[in-house]
Amino acid sequence: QLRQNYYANICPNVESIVRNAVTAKLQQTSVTVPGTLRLFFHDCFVNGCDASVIVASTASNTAEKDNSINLSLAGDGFDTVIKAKAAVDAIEQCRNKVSCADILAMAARDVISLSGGPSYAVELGRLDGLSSTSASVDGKLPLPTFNLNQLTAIFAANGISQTDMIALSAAHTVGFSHCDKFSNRIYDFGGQAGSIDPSLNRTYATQLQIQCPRNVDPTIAVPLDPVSPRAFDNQYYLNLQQRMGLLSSDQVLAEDTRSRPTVNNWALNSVAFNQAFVAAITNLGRVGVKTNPSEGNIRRDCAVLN
Ligand code: HEM
Ligand SMILES: [Ca+2]
Repeated sequence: QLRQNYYANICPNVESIVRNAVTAKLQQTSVTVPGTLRLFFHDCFVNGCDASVIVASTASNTAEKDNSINLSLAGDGFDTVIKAKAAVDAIEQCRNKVSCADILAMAARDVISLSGGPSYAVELGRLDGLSSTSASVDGKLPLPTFNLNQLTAIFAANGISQTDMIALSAAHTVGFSHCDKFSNRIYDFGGQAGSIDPSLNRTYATQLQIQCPRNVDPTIAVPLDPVSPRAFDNQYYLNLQQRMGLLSSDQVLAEDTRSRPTVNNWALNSVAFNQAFVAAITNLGRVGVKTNPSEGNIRRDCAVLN
C-alpha cells in the first residue's frame, strides 16, 4: 500500500526539505543519528509506524513516550522530526499534507545515509495514529536480556523475519547505552559475586567496568559500538566476532549457532550487509501502517493528536 514518490504531486520537494532539515540538525549534534533511528524502531513496534511515539502526554493521558522503556529515547530524535515537520509546513503547498510518520521514516533513512550507511528509496503514504498510551507499549519492545528465541518471536509478531532482525540489530553500530542495560554482564553475572559474562571479551569487560563503576550516575552512557561509534557500518558484526557486543541481545547473535553464520557473513561482506539492512528497514517501515482515513490522519503538530 505504501509507495515511493507518494508525495510527487502533493509536496514534490518533501524529500529534499526533510533531508536539509535533518542535515542542519545533525550539524548541531551527532546524537541526531541514533536518536532518530531508535525513535523509528520504537514507533513501528507499537501500533505500527504511525508516529504514536512522538505524542506528548496530557493531563488525561500518559503517552507512549512516558513508558519507562521510552524514557531513554534521545530528545534530539523527537526534535529532528519536529524541525523537519516545521520545514515541510513552511512550504504553503505542503502544509498539513505530509504525515509525521512519513517524516520520521524519511528522517531515519537520511540519518543512516548521512552517517555512512546505505541510501535507499523510502516508501511513503503512512497516516498518523489516533492514539498513544503508555500501556500499549508494555511487552511490545525487545529487552537487552532477550535470547535468540525471544528476539525472533517479538520480531515475528511484527511480521519481521529472523534474518531481518539480525540486520536491524546493526542499528547498534551507532549510539549509546546507559550502564544499567548491561551492568548484569560485568558485575556478579548470574548472581555470582565477582563473575563476568563469559560471552564478553575480558579486555572489553574491564573497560566497561571503568566506564560504568558500581552505583554509577544513571545518566552515564557508553557507545554501543566502541570501534566506530558514529559511523553506520558493519563494524557491529566484527565486534560481535570479538565478543564485544555491548548488550546481551547483541552478543547472542554471534553465540547462537543459528544466527552466527549470518553474523559472520555480514562481518565479511559489507555490501551484502547494506543490501540486507535496506530490505529489513523497508520491512520495518511497513509494520502496521495505516493508510485508510478511518484509522489515521495527518497531524498538525506531531506531538499532539488532532
Ligand atoms: C534486537 C532487539 C533490540 C534490543 C533488545 C534493543 C535494546 C536497546 C537498548 C537497551 C538500548 C540502550 C538504551 C539506553 O540505555 O539509552 C538501545 C539503543 C539503541 N537502539 Fe536498540 N534494541 C534493539 C533493536 C534495535 C533496532 C531494530 C533499532 C533500529 C533499527 C535500534 C536502534 C537503537 C539505537 C540507534 C540506539 C542508540 C540510541 C541512542 O544513542 O540514543 N535498536 N537499544
Ligand atoms: Ca507507533
